[in-house]
Amino acid sequence: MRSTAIARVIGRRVWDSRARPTVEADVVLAGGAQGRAIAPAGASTGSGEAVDLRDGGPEFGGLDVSRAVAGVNDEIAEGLHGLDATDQGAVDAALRDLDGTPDKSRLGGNALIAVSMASAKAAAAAREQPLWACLAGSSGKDLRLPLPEIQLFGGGAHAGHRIDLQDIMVTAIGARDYVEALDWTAEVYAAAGALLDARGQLFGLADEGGYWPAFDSNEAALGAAVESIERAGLTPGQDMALSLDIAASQFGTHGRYRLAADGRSLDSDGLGELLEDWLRRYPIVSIEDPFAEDDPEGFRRFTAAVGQRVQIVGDDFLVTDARRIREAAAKSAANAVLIKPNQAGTLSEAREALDAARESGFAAIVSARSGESEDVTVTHLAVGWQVPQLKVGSFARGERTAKWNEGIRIAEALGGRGELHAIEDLGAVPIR
Ligand SMILES: O=C(O)[C@@H](CO)OP(=O)(O)O
Ligand SMILES: [Mg+2]
Repeated sequence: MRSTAIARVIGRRVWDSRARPTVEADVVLAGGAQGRAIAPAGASTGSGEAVDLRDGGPEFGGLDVSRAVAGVNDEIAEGLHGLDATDQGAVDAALRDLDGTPDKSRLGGNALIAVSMASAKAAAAAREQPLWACLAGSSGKDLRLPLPEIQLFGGGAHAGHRIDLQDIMVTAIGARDYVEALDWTAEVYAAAGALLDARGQLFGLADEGGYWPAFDSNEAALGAAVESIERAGLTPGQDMALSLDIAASQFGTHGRYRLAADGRSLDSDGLGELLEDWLRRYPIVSIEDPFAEDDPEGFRRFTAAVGQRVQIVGDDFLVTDARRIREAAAKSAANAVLIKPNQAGTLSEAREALDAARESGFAAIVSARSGESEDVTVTHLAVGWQVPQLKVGSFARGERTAKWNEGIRIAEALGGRGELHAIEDLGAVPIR
């Protein structure tokens, strides 16, 4: 193998799927191999996430990333020069040290994650392997593909808060393989569009490409999702189930929750009762952030009540942080975690969070962000790290389909249609 020492790091400003500036990084090794990655960005962010560096000036609503890009080209390029890209731990430790803040706000989580991922890709390129194979090491041909979670309807911060729930997703729990899971999803997505059109409720597309419906209540969205599954000729709860991201931090704090679409306010217990009622009436297998990030007690009570039969996922609550995951596990507050690399700020820390989840018996889902690009690293992480579930927003925009389609190519390289993980590998929860 030619030299894997980092020779150059190049940062540039590119654009994300919300027409906002973001950071792209190239890492070039002395032997000639190169890797490139683009930082994603959230809209409903947890307060414990790595912080993106944004310029705050008059351009692009204060969201310009010129300073973050300059940091990549100067400090980071200089600091990483000569480090071995195949030692991801050392590269990420150097990035953390260069930044020097606990929340990565000085050089920016956006700069760090772009460089961290680009370095991993350069190391894979030097080995003449795709990233998923490089990350998986010797696991070779037995690798499985993740079960897709796909957004049908968008709400909350991604759709002008038309409804309070952020992601109403479907997941093909009965599919035989990854390719079939996508086939079914396409049918359900099309059926949902036809249904909303027929009802005159079609309003546009939300940030992640799910329909932005003119529903007059949160439950109307759940009902329409079930109907879409049926219209596609599939059996709700058997072939295709619902998965929700409540993103409750967006409409609640200090144990008070305001469901604007339903015109009601609830305390933490009341919200728990509402969700339990939905669990009885709709085929829901997974609920993300059912309570706000400042309501661990809500998570704990809900997990005690229904954690045996539904996946309870911490996103804003756990922010891809190993320490928070261990704390939540010790209190039995949630039983699953979303793994978003840019919440952690480096790939190594995202991996540590995944390891903490596995040690705690938590299930895990690799996830993209609402602001995305053509970068398909998350698909490689889900396969390379053998995480059984992947959440990438909808099925209807290029930055999303790029990631789903990459899974088809990986399945093909593995010699088939993408075998899904077994039920027991999904972790705490019997979701298939
Ligand atoms: O909350 C989430 O899980 C993500 C993806 O839907 O949204 P955002 O990237 O805005 O945090
Ligand atoms: Mg979320």
